[in-house]
Amino acid sequence: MTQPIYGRVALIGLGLIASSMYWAIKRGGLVTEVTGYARSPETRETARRIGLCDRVCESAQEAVKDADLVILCVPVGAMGAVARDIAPALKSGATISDVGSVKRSVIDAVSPYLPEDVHFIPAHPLAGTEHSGPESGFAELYDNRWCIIVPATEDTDPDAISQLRALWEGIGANVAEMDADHHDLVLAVTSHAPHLIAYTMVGVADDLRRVTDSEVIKYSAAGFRDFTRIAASDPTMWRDVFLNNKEATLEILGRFTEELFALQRAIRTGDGDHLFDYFTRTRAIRRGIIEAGQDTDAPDFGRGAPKP
Ligand SMILES: NC(=O)c1ccc[n+]([C@@H]2O[C@H](COP(=O)([O-])OP(=O)(O)OC[C@H]3O[C@@H](n4cnc5c(N)ncnc54)[C@H](O)[C@@H]3O)[C@@H](O)[C@H]2O)c1
Ligand SMILES: O=C(O)C(=O)C[C@]1(C(=O)O)C=C[C@@H](O)C=C1
Repeated sequence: MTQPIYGRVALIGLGLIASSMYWAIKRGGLVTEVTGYARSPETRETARRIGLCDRVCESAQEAVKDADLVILCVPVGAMGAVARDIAPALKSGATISDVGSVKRSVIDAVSPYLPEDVHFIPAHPLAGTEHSGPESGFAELYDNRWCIIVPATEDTDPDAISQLRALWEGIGANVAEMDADHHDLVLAVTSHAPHLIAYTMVGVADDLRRVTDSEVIKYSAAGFRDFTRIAASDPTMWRDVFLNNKEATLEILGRFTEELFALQRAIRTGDGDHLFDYFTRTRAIRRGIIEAGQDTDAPDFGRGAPKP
């Protein structure tokens, strides 16, 4: 058996992301012992029942005691309060990380509470589903997905970064490093604004439900169904994402609105060339993603019928 990457790892918050990490850590035999803590007694009870974590603790401080790595897996808006709670119990030399969808505000909220003798190395796995809670996780969630590591300071210990990188690679992810502000802008484009658009589209359909006698639901086409999946994501998590990535999200939504007005105008004035050129450009982006092998879920369209 290969050497474990960490001795003890503590997961604080036992939802989709933490539980998927735990199952992947067990699959790879990456850690000697994983402790866990969740705020609600029901979640701790469920975790014990399904064997999530080697030991489920009654307090966050008990879970992080002697841990070599602590990962905060709570909504972005709760990170600071959790850091304040666990700070006095952290082991000297430990690494503190998180999985939050926003990075700058987490760094600002957590850093002030951490003692000087720990390494703070935030991270963000770019994988998820619309489900949440301790029973929603599965070991394969991170396979072949990106995990972005965002060291809190430029002088973060390179050995501590390599160790965290090795854990995420063992979990199945491809790892990249990024600066926090750049991360937040990129994610505003690729994840945060698209979620807000999906929430809005499903809200509009719901407003129209009475007018269309529920037909939007009955005849929902694939595009709208994808929107409803995304719009079913956890309200607490997404409220916190938008409140904590305000500037970047507003910047992207501003650009989105400008483009939407241009397309609206093209429809009104019958400017088919504008629409055609625009859709040609966006189609090329989708094809580029598939050619780069970055959409593992994409069906093998356009390559002829399956061979008998
Ligand atoms: N779901 C996704 O698609 C996804 C993907 C990548 C990263 N993330 C990030 O991962 C983190 C966890 O998301 P998740 O999907 O696992 O959520 P989840 O709702 O499944 O689990 C969150 C856990 O945090 C606990 N919690 C909530 N508020 C708390 C508080 N104030 N103090 C202590 N514990 C609290 C909950 O009880 C639960 O155990 C979030 O920061 C989210 O932004 C989510
Ligand atoms: O597949 C989904 O359900 C997701 O929305 C996952 C998703 C995303 O791709 O936008 C959502 C939030 C994250 O922080 C990372 C991943």
